[in-house]
Amino acid sequence: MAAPQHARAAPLARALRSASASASKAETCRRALLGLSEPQLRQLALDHGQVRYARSSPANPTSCHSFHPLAQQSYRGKQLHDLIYKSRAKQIQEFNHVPKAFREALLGAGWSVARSPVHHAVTASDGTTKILLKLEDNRLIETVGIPVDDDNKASSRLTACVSSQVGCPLRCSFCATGKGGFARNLRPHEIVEQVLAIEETFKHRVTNVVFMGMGEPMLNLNSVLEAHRCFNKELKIGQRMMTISTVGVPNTIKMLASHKLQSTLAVSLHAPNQKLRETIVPSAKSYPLGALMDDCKNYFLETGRRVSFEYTLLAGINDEKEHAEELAELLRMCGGGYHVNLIPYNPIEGSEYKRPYRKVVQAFVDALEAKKITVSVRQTRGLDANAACGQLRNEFQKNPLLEIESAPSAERSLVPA
Ligand SMILES: C[S@@+](CC[C@H](N)C(=O)[O-])C[C@H]1O[C@@H](n2cnc3c(N)ncnc32)[C@H](O)[C@@H]1O
Ligand code: SF4
Repeated sequence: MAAPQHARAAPLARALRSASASASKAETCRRALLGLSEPQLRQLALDHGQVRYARSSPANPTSCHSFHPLAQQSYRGKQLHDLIYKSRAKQIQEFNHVPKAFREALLGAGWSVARSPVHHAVTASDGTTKILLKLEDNRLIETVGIPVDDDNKASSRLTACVSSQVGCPLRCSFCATGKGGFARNLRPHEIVEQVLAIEETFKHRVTNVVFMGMGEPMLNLNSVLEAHRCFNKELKIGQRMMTISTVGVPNTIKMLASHKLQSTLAVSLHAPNQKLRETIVPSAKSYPLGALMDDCKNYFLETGRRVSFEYTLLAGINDEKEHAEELAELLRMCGGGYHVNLIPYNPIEGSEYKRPYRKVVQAFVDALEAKKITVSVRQTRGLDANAACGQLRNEFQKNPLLEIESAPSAERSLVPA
């Protein structure tokens, strides 16, 4: 039996109370539409009194005006949601499809779309653009737009490399993000708005998303999955056009596999054996290589999606022919559902690691191919624009771990639905 109207409206009322509570928590709190879920946007519409519904009854033939929650909620909330995500409206003044009075009511109450501003952007000669976004607590995150121009303009790609955390707690020895420390997880809308910022910068829709920016996506899996859903459902980016990259966090690959996404899982290996891996990836101590490879094999079996193994080549450390051969042996455990992506190291300041010579990279490729492993070498894009992940952020925010006094208390953990 269908639930009575008032029962169905109750969760929405709770959502409104919690949205209003977080909105009114502090004077410094921005009333941000970006990050409110569709039910919360519906409640917001009601809250602003635009939804009066004329109703007459036999008992009271003279028509009276009363709230009729369900008649308007889904319509108005969905409209706001579509304006923010599908139409990419940056400000309430652009909400052309809603009544002027409602726009004014929202503006009057202090609401705004509230995308994070671009703090700094650098563009490399190949068009790759790295953007620093300033979050509401003044922390900076990196996001990168990577254009690939095909001759046929209609099919040109724009890849967004998005961050999932402010910094990263896993501290891989070669990574600038790890060296900068960890501050917090990103909320779903903070991941989504990175793509919106790239689209705004390039004046072009993003076609591909890789979760390969700052942070470890598997340590913030709920937000990553919410953002993934929003990319797919609202921004219309195909699941197959998205890649989630991880260095490996116990139990999370299984969890991801259970969602049966049609996206690529990229696993950052960097070494063909446990001993060497632990020197490069300290967190590998708690996730033995055998267990990681088992989880990758199961991911392939459950989703049918090939796993991409990322291998950052560090000169004299993991780039010898013997390493390639050992890697080929290790990959056999994955049962064929894999691909290797070699990333020649992008040097960062203060690191002892070096980028291998081109001929060393080619010898590594040859050794893998001789063992029938499918391999590609990632073209280094934007080398002149602080290419390594986390480098630009570290330049602008010397101490990202500092608690910043002006941090507002807005709890925009409310997810785009
Ligand atoms: C920044 S991480 C983010 C995703 C996840 N934490 C991971 O490690 O897979 C994405 C990829 O960038 C690579 N990477 C990070 N710093 C690099 C550098 N300086 N040179 C080359 N590759 C780098 C990592 O090895 C990883 O494969
Ligand atoms: S490579 Fe990935 S997991 Fe390692 S420190 Fe960098 S962001 Fe974190």
